[in-house]
Amino acid sequence: MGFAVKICGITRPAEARDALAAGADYLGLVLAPSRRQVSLDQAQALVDALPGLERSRWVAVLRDPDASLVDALLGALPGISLQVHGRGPQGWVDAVRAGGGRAIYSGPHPHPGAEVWLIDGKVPGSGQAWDWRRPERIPAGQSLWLAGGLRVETVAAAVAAVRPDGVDVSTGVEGPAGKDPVLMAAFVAAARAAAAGLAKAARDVRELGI
Ligand SMILES: O=C(O)c1ccccc1NCC(=O)[C@H](O)[C@H](O)COP(=O)(O)O
Repeated sequence: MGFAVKICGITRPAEARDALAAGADYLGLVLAPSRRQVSLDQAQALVDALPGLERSRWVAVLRDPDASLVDALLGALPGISLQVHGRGPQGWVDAVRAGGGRAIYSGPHPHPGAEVWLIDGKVPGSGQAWDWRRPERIPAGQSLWLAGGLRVETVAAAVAAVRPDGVDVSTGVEGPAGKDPVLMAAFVAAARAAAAGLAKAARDVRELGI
């Protein structure tokens, strides 16, 4: 896949449909404690409301989950992707990948075997920007996604600074009534334009042999 955009904190089917119409690749369901928290039953109802959507494009967001939660989720929603903050139970990466989902890990260091390393601010989902920087070492085969206080106005600069393979946003695309369709569309367009600009610049440099 090319540059990935995840919109996190989906709580209603209309938000999910608007996020997809805006061009998002992944939709996050926060099962961790949060003002956007959904229960496993609510997550299942949201997934069921969009039957045509490939299951791995849904991302269940967990913090320090135990094995019983991971088992329950993968049992109820086989093929879903998991995003783990903190510590996951032993074998969670293999369990997700065996079902066809993506294993996304968020922490200060990458997680062995995960497909995506998500670098985020200190308080996930808070909308607080941080000093966006590219890590010195990214494990071979892992994609780097960036999150933390991204907004329509700042995502291009953040992408230029970090050169990630994807971005993840929640607060920056919310209005008073939840996820805002106009903000989501503008965010996805700005993120993709920034990523395409970087890719073109890299191609130009290669062609010029610099
Ligand atoms: O979104 C939450 O409320 C949340 C709570 C607990 C753990 C993770 C959470 N979100 C993870 C995400 O993927 C968010 O999109 C990411 O932290 C960016 O959030 P924001 O800074 O609000 O754009």
